[in-house]
Amino acid sequence: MPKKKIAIFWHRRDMRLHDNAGLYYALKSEYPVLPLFIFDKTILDELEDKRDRRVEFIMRAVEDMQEKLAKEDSSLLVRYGVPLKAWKEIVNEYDVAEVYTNHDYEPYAKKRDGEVADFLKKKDIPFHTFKDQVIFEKEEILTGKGTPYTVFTPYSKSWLEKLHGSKEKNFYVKPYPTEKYFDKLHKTKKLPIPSLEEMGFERMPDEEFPSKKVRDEKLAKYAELRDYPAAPGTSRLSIHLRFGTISIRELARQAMGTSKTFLGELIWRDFYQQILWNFPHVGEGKAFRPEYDRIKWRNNEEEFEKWCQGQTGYPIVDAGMRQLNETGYMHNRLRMITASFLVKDLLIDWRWGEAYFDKKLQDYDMAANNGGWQWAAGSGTDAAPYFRIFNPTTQAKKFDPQLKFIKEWIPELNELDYPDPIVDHKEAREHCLKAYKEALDS
Ligand SMILES: Cc1cc2nc3c(=O)[nH]c(=O)nc-3n(C[C@H](O)[C@H](O)[C@H](O)COP(=O)(O)OP(=O)(O)OC[C@H]3O[C@@H](n4cnc5c(N)ncnc54)[C@H](O)[C@@H]3O)c2cc1C
Repeated sequence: MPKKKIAIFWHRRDMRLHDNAGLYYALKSEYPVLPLFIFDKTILDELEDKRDRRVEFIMRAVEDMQEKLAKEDSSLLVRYGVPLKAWKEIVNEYDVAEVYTNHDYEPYAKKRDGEVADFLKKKDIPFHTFKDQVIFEKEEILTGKGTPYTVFTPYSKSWLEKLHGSKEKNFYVKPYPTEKYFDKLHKTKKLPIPSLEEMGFERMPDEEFPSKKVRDEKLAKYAELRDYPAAPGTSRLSIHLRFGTISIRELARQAMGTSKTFLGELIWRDFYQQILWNFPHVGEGKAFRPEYDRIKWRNNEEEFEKWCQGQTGYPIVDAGMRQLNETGYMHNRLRMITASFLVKDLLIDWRWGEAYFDKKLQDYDMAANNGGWQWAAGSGTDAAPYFRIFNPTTQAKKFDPQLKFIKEWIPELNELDYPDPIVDHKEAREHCLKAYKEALDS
């Protein structure tokens, strides 16, 4: 019997069936649609810790989609392997008429997609790609000169003008009603999902992830509370935004009705994605501003280890690092403080910190993480001038005045076994200013 022609929708950073741009267009094509997810061996092999929260999160998202698809008499096709090789197998097994997917802006993803597109082209299979994970992407928001913005404030102004300037109200945040077309899903029995153990990972059944929803009342207080790590003032949606288990359009609509400040954070997210797309060197270990690559870092390995373990003797820094190590999450204010401390007080290359966050953060995202680290180092777009150096003691007084957060993470704060500060902030500040000045003046 000839095989039935199908379209395939390839999920990557969009682990959901609802309000999904690429899936919507696939379902509107003339073919039945089989959704696909590939556990990418190239990425998984790089993860040292085989109890990885992100892999657990992805597996749960895969299982969730599988359940939903089963209710439609369909299934997710799940593969484990190197994507190009997986695609070669898939086109042998199925009569693939078309492939649909959503954009991914990281350098590795661009290369991967280029290779898959070339391969499919040779087979005469069209590869359709769509914007889904951001509101505005690539070159959609440009300066009057037609160049990408590198400063956030004017970018965000243009972003908002475009959002509100559409002819059709809320055009850019309109949902893609995929549910209407679920009858177009390819009918098949449930296809098997490779286990995490087969991929060399452990399941983490006790791991709890933040909710997919944030209440309007919380967003209404976001501007007031978001800077205080002891207050549950932020949305905790980062892991869902990272893996696309929620829709950015839906969240932006909610933000538009509740909190301008929160919407501003979603604009930062778009901003860094377009920076990574337009200036891919930032994702390849280079400073956005090349002159910052002349800095002579001290790179003391012992001090780096103390920073990683939350043993610097600066309570606000240590509390943040311990939160990260224990939970895979760190509050934004603390990401700023710990990053600044590593780079400015310890004069350790921001790339070391970037790599450590990459290992540990459950919401790790190359664009946002790199943007955050280069901001802290002063080497990035729109970074604070290098001579503005966070004082960890003042930061703690301001943002954790009752030591609530600090005491939660450092129970031994007032005991003898809590370490003395590994550097004197005042002296470290002077060293830092000297090293930066030498590099930038040379
Ligand atoms: C050094 C450093 C590293 C960072 N690394 C990451 C990372 O790997 N992944 C990541 O998602 N965010 C990163 N951030 C940004 C920010 O700290 C997190 O997005 C935020 O703490 C996540 O918690 P939340 O969901 O409660 O955020 P909320 O305050 O509720 O914000 C809502 C959403 O907006 C986005 N967002 C908020 N702040 C930023 C920002 N500065 N840049 C880009 N997007 C933002 C996130 O998607 C976040 O989930 C980093 C910041 C710094 C200073």
